[in-house]
Amino acid sequence: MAALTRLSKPSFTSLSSVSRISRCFYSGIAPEPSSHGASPYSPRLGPKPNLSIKDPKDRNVQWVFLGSPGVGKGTYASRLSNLLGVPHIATGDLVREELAASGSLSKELSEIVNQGKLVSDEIIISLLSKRLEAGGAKGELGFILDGFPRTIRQAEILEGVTEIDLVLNLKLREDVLVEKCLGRRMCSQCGGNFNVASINVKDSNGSPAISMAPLLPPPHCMSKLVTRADDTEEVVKHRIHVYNEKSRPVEEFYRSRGKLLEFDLPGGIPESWPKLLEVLNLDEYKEKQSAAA
Ligand SMILES: Nc1ncnc2c1ncn2[C@@H]1O[C@H](COP(=O)(O)OP(=O)(O)O)[C@@H](O)[C@H]1O
Repeated sequence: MAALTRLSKPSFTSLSSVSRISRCFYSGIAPEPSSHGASPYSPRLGPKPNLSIKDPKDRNVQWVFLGSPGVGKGTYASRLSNLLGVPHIATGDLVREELAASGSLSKELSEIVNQGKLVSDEIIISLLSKRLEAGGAKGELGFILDGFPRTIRQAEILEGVTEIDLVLNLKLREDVLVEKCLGRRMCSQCGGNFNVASINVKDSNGSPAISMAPLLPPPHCMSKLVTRADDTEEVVKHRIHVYNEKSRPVEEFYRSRGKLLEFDLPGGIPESWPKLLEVLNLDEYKEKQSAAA
């Protein structure tokens, strides 16, 4: 109940959606430790998190992915979500679903998103609350949040309603981020995400050289590829600027709480994924899971 009590602080009571998010977190997404005994899986971070994931029923990770546009949050959050059996919830996807639904919010949202600006905290919290409520109703436990929190206020609200175990901060040099965003493609039929950029940059100004092979779609998706409307060079650069201004402080928010794990991507998926599993102490877990499959 401690977290619910914290909700009565004046700074949180102004947001009516906070009570929705808290109901949702406490009605299934994040069971209160008191009702389940000690939390079965609640990693506390030292230099390297000591994860002890053994069995899907003992898992309830509540993780956050931070990182600039184009860094690969979606790719790695989705892979970890499959591996750990927890939902991957990307607020950017929730915004795009709302846009596609052409409801009352969609005109306002499309103007904001297509200019590379942030949607208001109230709208994002309302979309996230709805998503979490729907997941709670289906019995979902835990989550990997991607693209939330993106402002200090969002981080404070989240902290007021639930415990975050780990915040993974993905990092990549800025010139590569732009190239990667411009190379992003989605199959309009199957929804698969691909990247046609072939990245090969030399070391410069202290940034290491980096190579990333394209992630090409299968032949049947080739003619159905679409590009996100906000992935133009001008808008991508603006989104990176907005990230540096509004979201960079969120890194410090979690660093000061000892929850931030920094991860410099060493290359594309073949190089980065095994390394990521290693720093998360999940490499053995993956091997056991593949052996059991
Ligand atoms: N937590 C958030 N707060 C405010 N706006 C958000 C948030 N998450 C997503 N958005 C909006 O949705 C857009 C797309 O988000 P996302 O897919 O996460 O893009 P990116 O590639 O920039 O990380 C953002 O540019 C922003 O307008």
